[in-house]
Amino acid sequence: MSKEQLSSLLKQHRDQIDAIDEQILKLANERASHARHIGELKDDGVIYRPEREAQVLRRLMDLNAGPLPAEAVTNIFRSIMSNCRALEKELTVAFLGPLGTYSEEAALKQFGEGKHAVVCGSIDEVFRTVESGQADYGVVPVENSNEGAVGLTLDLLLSSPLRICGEVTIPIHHCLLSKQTDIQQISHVFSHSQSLAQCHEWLNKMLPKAEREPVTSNARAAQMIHDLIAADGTFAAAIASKRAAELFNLNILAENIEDDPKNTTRFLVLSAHDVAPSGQDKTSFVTATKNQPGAILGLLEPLAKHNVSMTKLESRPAKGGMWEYVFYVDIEGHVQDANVASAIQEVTSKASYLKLLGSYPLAVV
Ligand SMILES: O=C(O)C(=O)C[C@]1(C(=O)O)C=C[C@@H](O)C=C1
Repeated sequence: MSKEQLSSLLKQHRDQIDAIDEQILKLANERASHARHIGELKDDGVIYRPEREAQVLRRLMDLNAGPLPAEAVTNIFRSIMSNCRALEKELTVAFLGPLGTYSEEAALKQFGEGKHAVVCGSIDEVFRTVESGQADYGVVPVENSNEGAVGLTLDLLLSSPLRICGEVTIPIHHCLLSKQTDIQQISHVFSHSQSLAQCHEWLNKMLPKAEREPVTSNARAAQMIHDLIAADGTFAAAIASKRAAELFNLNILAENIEDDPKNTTRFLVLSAHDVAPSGQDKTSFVTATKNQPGAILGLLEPLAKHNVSMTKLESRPAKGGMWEYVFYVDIEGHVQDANVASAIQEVTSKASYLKLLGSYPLAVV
């Protein structure tokens, strides 16, 4: 093909893109006006409807004929919805900081850019900020596929009046970040101890002589090496996210350095409200029974009887009693589904304690 033919074809495609962008812009604004009208109709003041957002995303993933992959479709429409929602009301969302943590990434995935962020210093603070009404929603980590449950979050769920109104899963992809450009020069690697453990084999192979320095969070490690290098030129690197590289202006020396490529963290979204059914939901509750052999099996027997699938069972020592346990249970379905309601009613009648933590839409890609 000649140069002229190439540039004429390029122009034709770009003209098409310009025309399509005009339509997208017009339609996005039309969509936004409908959202604004819906906002005026919400007399309870609860603007964020996670069940509706999950339905919108699932429907579009079903309709998608490509070439865009499902994840691109959900990214685009999450952003559109987040901006439409912000016209109804700007939500305030609390999460564990500093900026650049995977918690921030989870908050971004669930709420998009159209929100006001409250960056908290601890998981307790996230709960307190939402409980006191200083934030509308909170995002907290609850389990990692390699490290297991986040005990502190489970303990706080037990005593908090907040409800779980959503879940977000984030694939954890670690990067090696530095002000340096030559990986061979790195003498110290800073990160959260869990992240150092998750990249243990990669570090043994690629940086066997580098000192591993645990700090309070990955984002803190990125921030530290940014400041440290500025001060004394140490050959330091941090293990953190791509977002941390952007925030702290660091070079990405290596990507996807985690030993397990399926490493995933699950986060919960907390609020003061219950969520309506979306059609594909999960219900979480915490329960306790007398400390007798087989007691937990008997307690959960109504789930099978009512055809309710259990997706998770996690035990935690109860505070105060030696060797007494509470059980965190996730089941499929919404508490408004007849079989789920009957099963929970029967479990409650057998249990010494049961607290519903919330029904919420299953995580969307
Ligand atoms: O359907 C609604 O309730 C809306 O407000 C619209 C919309 C959207 O943009 O689609 C925005 C915010 C809600 O969380 C859910 C959906």
